[in-house]
Formats: sequence, C-alpha cells, structure tokens
Amino acid sequence: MSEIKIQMKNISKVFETEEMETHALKDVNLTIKAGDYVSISGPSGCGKSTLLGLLGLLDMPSGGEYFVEGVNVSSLSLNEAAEVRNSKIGFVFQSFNLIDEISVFDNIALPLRYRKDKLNTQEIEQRVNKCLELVSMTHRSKHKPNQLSGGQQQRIAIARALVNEPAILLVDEATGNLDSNTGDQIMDVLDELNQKGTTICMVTHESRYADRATTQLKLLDGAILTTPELTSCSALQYV
Ligand SMILES: Nc1ncnc2c1ncn2[C@@H]1O[C@H](COP(=O)(O)OP(=O)(O)OP(=O)(O)O)[C@@H](O)[C@H]1O
Repeated sequence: MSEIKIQMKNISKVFETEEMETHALKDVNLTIKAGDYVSISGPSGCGKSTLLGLLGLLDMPSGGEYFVEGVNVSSLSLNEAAEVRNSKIGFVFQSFNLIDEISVFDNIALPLRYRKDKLNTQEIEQRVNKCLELVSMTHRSKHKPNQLSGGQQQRIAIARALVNEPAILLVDEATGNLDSNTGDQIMDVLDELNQKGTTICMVTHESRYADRATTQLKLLDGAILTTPELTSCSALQYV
C-alpha cells in the first residue's frame, strides 16, 4: 500500500464575523497517497480556497485533525506551521509571486535558504538545477522573472514549489493568468511531474483540467460529494 501523504479527518472550518457564522467546510475526510493526482472543483463559494488554505497550513481548522506524512499538524503555532509549510508543502498560485529583483536561480533557491537544516552551496545548486530541468527552464536560470513570459514564470514558480521535495504540490488555479495554449502547456508540466511521482492536489474551475487528474473531487456547500464508506482518495472517481 502506498504511503499516505495527506490525511484530513472530520475537518471543519467556521468563519465568524460579528453578524454571522459561515460554515465553509463541514466534516471533510480526505486521504491523499504518494503519487496521487487530485483535482478539487465546485461552484463559487463552495470552500475550495478554504480547503486548499488548510491543506497548505495557511490557516488552521476549527475542528478535526490534519496529518502531513503522519504528523498531526492540526493545532500548530504560527511558527511551527510556517516551518512545516516550507519543508512539506509546495504551493503554486494563480499569480506567480516571483521576486523580480533576483535571478530565476535565486527565486527557486529561496525556500532552501529558509530551511532549518542548512544546505551547502553545492547541494543548493544541484537541487535548483534539477528543478529547472524538470520544468525545462535550465536556459533561463540567469534571467530575472520579469524577462520571462507568463508561462515561463509559472514554470519557475512550479520549480520553486518543488525545490524542497515537498510531500505534496498544492496548485491553486495555476492557469488563471495564462492564455489557453500556455495554460495547456502548464497542465502538461503538471501531468509530467505526476508521472514522475509528484503528488498533486489542484483547485480548478476548468473541467477539462479537472478531468486530467486521476481523482476528481467535487465540493458542494463545504462538503466533498462522496459516499461515506469511501475514505481513500485513490478509490474515488468522479466523472
Ligand atoms: N475570511 C473569511 N471570513 C468570512 N467568510 C469567509 C472567509 N473566507 C471565506 N469565507 C466564506 O467561506 C465560504 C467558502 O469560501 P471559499 O473562498 O473557500 O470558496 P471558493 O469555493 O474558493 O470560491 P471561489 O471559487 O469563488 O474562489 C464562502 O461562503 C465565503 O464567503
């Protein structure tokens, strides 16, 4: 049986304002194993960003338990959560969030420099070059991000997300700022990465992209549409 990367047990998220409570996620159970390729889709307001934010430890759940590679991360302090996020989670956003003042190489190396266990220069070089290769961008290593096309910038953002060899790559509407051809190419990069073993969970509005994932989850009103007996993500298939 393949290794469990991500497990959520009865996760809920309630946002409270002075006027009202919003139950953004209700009793979500999710298991993602090594090598899975999961898409999450559903109508606006169904809880997709909230779920991805919890998966990425950008926010904490109101209830339930969340495990990353077997470690319970449900109630970490902000500092502890930041450390797990940097070492275990790769995040790719719609906006590329690259730093224009430094080179492509240094952008990708950035998460390595925030590690607790410091790597030496040679190890950093090896890791960054491997990730540049994975996204076919070795030839642009010395460029600045603003000298690249949108699709190329997204490739660099993917390389940066992978450089710490995370447990999972979380992808939030990665093609939202790209034309459809370039978006398709970025999806091809994700497909290839998954074929090489990267575990991916992506939120997308586009059904043609959701269909590429091997497990397609639909969210509705904060709950995953599923049958109660199915707890393993690998076992779920939605058309
Ligand atoms: N910080 C917040 N405070 C209060 N309510 C919130 C907050 N963030 C999200 N919500 C509410 O939680 C619900 C889920 O929001 P979420 O952003 O996760 O939906 P979504 O599926 O990502 O939507 P979209 O596709 O439009 O981006 C919505 O009803 C939203 O209004």
